[in-house]
Amino acid sequence: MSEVEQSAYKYIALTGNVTVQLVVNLNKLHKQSEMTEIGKPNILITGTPGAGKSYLCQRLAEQLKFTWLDCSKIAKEKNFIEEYDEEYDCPILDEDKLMDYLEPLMTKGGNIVEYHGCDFFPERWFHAVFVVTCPNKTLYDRLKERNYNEKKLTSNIQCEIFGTILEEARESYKSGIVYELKGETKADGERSLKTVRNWYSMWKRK
Ligand SMILES: Nc1ncnc2c1ncn2[C@@H]1O[C@H](COP(=O)(O)OP(=O)(O)O)[C@@H](O)[C@H]1O
Repeated sequence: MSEVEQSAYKYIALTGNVTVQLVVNLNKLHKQSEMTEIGKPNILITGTPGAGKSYLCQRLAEQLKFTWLDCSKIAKEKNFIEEYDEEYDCPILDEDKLMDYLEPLMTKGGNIVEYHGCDFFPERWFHAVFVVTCPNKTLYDRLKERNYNEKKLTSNIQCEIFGTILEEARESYKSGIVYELKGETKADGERSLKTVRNWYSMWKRK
């Protein structure tokens, strides 16, 4: 607490002055929003591939006027790739390069970050973490449509069965900021959008 705040609190204790209390509270709020330069939070949308992250991110970015940062897409475009995993037919992310690229953007706030993992991001970046989940049957059909090879398909389905990403999110972030969203049907999608919009409204009122 700063010296000014200390003396303000002493003054409140002595006089019970409500106006000063209000000014102190507003000051605190201002400090919270200084975490990001433009006063918007950063949101992480994670989950198994195919669960419905992009579906949600695209709509959220439009509705909330946030910037959608799809990490897999960025990594491909900027070549933040360490090597290629032939067995699983997928590129291996260079996490450090991605972090360096994202850091200044995260400082500005107002980002929706999408990635199928979440344990390597700095915890301080995110004000909320939403994990999109999807029943195995639907997920299987979606991944089959993407022509995933058998090994990649099986490992992703297992990841969903064991709730790996949800567990990873709960282990990496404070439990109060981690939420699960369903990504199977359009109705799920609408509910999930509403949940995030409501979260954002609450955050703004804090
Ligand atoms: N809530 C939903 N309702 C209906 N279809 C969905 C929903 N979420 C995703 N899909 C569909 O499932 C497929 C995979 O979704 P996508 O958002 O690309 O997954 P991810 O980004 O998690 O890999 C897409 O064809 C998408 O249109």
